[in-house]
Amino acid sequence: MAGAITIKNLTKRYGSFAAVDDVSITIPEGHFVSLLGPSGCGKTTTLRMLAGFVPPDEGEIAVDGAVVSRPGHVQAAEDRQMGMVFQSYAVWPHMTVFDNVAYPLRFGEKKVSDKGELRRRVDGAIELVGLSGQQAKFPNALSGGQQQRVALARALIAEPRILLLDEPLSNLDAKLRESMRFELRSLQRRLGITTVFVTHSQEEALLLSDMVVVMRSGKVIEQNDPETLYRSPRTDFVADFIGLANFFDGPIVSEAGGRISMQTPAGLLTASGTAGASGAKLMIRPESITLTSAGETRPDFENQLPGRVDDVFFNGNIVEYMVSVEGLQEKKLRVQGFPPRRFSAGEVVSIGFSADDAKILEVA
Ligand SMILES: Nc1ncnc2c1ncn2[C@@H]1O[C@H](COP(=O)(O)OP(=O)(O)OP(=O)(O)O)[C@@H](O)[C@H]1O
Repeated sequence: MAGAITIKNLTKRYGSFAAVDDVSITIPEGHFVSLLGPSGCGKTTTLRMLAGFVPPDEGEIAVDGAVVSRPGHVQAAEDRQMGMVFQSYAVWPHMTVFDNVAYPLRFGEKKVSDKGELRRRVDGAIELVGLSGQQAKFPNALSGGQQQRVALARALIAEPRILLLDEPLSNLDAKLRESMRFELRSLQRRLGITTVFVTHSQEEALLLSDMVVVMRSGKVIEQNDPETLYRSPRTDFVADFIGLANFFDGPIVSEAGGRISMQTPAGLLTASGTAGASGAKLMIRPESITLTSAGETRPDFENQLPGRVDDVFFNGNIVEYMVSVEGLQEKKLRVQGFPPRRFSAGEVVSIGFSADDAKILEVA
């Protein structure tokens, strides 16, 4: 077993402010885990504690069962066998690609003195990240994406058991960022290296991860696999942060057999789930709503509301609608439709969705 991480009740305070507040995460060996959340939620501080740069005030971090961080005991970063890549391309401008990648083997804990072996391993790492033939170039002759690959090769060269990535794609342009994502994930899968990835891009977190940890104000709000987080979030915060969501408020009037009815300003709606103690919202995703012409009945939908299309936005494979609903004053529903069926602005419609797709969520 190599690279399994257990984070238990981890807390880091700056003065009286808890940047990381009682965080517990279990990461199995070989998994790709994203720490996701708005700016300032404590993602980077958690990663820095994992790396050994920041000592915790409470709790502990263990790797493969051995504690590497706890108050009063922090194993040095260089002894942790972790590779790191950061947002800024931390490659040395005065060194060639080869020398950048070779650095950890020349000066690190895992020094390699045999010249032939050094060359073989450096060339191997450079090939791994798709930079074969670029060994003699200096970083300023490379694109941003290529520089990030150099940083990645350097992080991997010492064969770490864990890879820590702090927004490594965020300085790349959109197109490159999109292709690098898939490369990063396929490389991680091939190597089977446990990876912790900090991002505020929900799209990246969903695409890449075995598990996503959603944080806010230093706390973990939810952690789960991407599909469960998207389809069945527990909280309104996660539903809103991951993907698009429409919410309804109101008192719950009945609960039986996994079905909950909520009296909303738009009428009585039925959803699935269980009502928590801390207040509830009804959530429906834009793609789970079907618009039909007014008067067209759809008995398969438990929920049907009259509405009017206010705005239509064509977005290639989907059409986005802003729909006002009788009884909901300010708020508009976001609905995603699929061509060729099109509604136009001003059209009176019926808004339908099933109770299975509508979820009752805790207010976090
Ligand atoms: N050395 C420090 N001294 C004081 N406060 C700090 C320090 N490091 C981080 N913080 C505070 O802790 C909180 C969490 O910071 P952190 O960098 O972990 O957030 P983040 O989720 O990574 O945010 P971002 O996405 O903006 O990088 C922030 O409010 C930050 O200002």
